[in-house]
Amino acid sequence: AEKIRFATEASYPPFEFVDAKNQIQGFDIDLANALCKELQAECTFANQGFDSLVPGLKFRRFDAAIAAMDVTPERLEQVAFTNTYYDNSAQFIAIKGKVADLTALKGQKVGMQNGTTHQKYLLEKHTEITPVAYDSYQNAILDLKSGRINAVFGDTAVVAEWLKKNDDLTSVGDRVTDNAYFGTGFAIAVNQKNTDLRDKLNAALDKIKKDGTYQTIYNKWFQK
Ligand SMILES: NC(=[NH2+])NCCC[C@H](N)C(=O)O
Repeated sequence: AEKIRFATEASYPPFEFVDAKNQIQGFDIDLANALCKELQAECTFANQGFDSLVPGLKFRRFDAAIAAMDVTPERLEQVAFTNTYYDNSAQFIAIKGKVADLTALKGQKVGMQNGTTHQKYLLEKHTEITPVAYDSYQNAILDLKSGRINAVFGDTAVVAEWLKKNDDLTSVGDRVTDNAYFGTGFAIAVNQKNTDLRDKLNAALDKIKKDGTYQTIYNKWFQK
C-alpha cells in the first residue's frame, strides 16, 4: 500500500494530543486515518514542533501535516493546502477575575505557540500587548496558572477544552475571526509540488463528508 507520512504537533487537544498510552490521538488523527482508509494508504504520524511542520514538508521529511493549521498567504508561498475541513476562530483566556476585557491586557503578557497565526496576529494587531512564544500550549497554560503571563491566545475549540478542564480559567473578549490572519478554516498541508497527494486527499475528504464518516468523527470530538 501507499505510505503517507503525516506530521503534527500533538499538544493541541481535541485536534491532536498524546494520550496516557503515549499514542497520538484526536480529531485530526481520526480524520487523517479515515482519509487514508479511503485511499487504501498506510498512514504514520510523527510529533514535531509546530514551527518545523512547514520546513519539514519543504524538505520532504514527511508527506503531509495535519495540525489544526490555518491556511494563510505566507504558508501558501511555501506549501500547498487541501480544502478546509474545520471552521475556526480564536480566543483569549485568563484566570477568572483577573482580566476584565481586552483593554486590560495593555502592557501585559500573552502566551501563544511559536509559529502560529496567533503569534502573528498579536505581533501585528496588538502592539500594546507583550507576546510570549511557547513551544507548546501546555507550557503556556502552566505559566498562566503560575502567574508568569496574564493570558493565552489560541483556537476557540482548543481553548474551550482548557476552560472545561480548568474551573479557574475564563474567556476574555470576543472571538476573533480575522480572515487575513486565520484564513477560512483548517486544512492539511503538503509539499507544494505534491499536487497529486493534495488532489487525492481532497477527493477522499469529499467522499467522507458525503458518506457521513466526517460527521461521525466530528460528533465524537465536538458534540458533548
Ligand atoms: N497542533 C497545533 N499545535 N496547532 C496549532 C495551530 C494554531 C493555528 N491554528 C495556526 O494554524 O497557526
